[in-house]
Amino acid sequence: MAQIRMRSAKGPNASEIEKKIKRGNALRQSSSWLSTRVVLALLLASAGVCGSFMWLYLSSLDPEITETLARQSELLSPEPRVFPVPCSQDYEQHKRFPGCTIQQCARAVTDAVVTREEAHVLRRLAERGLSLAGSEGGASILDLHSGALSMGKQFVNIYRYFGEQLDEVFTEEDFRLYRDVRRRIQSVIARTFDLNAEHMYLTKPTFFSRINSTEAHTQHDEYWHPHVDKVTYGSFDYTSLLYLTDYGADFSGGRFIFMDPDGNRTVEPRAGRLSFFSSGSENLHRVEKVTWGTRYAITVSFTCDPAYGISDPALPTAGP
Ligand SMILES: O=C(O)CCC(=O)C(=O)O
Ligand SMILES: [Fe+2]
Repeated sequence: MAQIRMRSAKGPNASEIEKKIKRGNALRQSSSWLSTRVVLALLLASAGVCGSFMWLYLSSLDPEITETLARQSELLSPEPRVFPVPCSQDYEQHKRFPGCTIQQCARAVTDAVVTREEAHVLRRLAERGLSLAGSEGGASILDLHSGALSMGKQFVNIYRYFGEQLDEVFTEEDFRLYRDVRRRIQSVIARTFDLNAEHMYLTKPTFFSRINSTEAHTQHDEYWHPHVDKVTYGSFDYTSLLYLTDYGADFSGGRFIFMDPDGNRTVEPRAGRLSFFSSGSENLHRVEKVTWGTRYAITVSFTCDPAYGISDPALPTAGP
């Protein structure tokens, strides 16, 4: 009887205990589920963080990633923004010209030398000149000094080829503006690099360029190759680039890229913006391919060697 009571007393207890055990198991199961989910979530989150760091690291190795020295939207005025760079060793082999040879190599950008209105007038001049012919590929040039104009796959001399027609294309006023702009560029380069402007000479080639996204047909159209101006053009000691159109508004791509050993540094063209730099191999550069629109610029350069100096371009005077 006592045994029966005991058993019957044990009966409900046991089932309660069983229930408790089951509940406990269920709780444990669900909490282990929960902790598995938490662990999984943590794993995923840490994988995400690691992935982002990896991406950042890999992208820092990407040679196309650039630092922007001057954005199109900025107005660099009144003083040029100057970036000193160590001069390359090439200079040790070059003849030195007091008052002109560079002491501290650098690159600089300013929007205070040429107004946007003047840039617009020069752009119209370039458009008219280049509309006489133009290369078939992505890049065309017009050199007002020598008269060289891209035509198809070659160059013609506009002064000889178009003769009297030129009176309808260029005016004396255009040439005056070009000369005045050249003089201002020379003076800002001299001030920035602490040179004597009178010991600097305009040198050739000095040219307008028009670049669009048309495929290149000749080597002349392949403007995007990295180069050193002193090597490409020989006489250059100081290169200046005057931009006549706006990156992002008139064209895309077409940024100017300094290719430094530790990465690329970019200048975004802006109408009226002047970029200038020492022409040695410390300033290896290229132009990014233009993806849409048309980019206009002028390359105006200076030499320290009077033997390579040229006079300003001028409209040929009509013969007697
Ligand atoms: O148009 C530019 O931005 C650069 C042109 C250039 O590199 C050159 O004329 O040597
Ligand atoms: Fe160049």
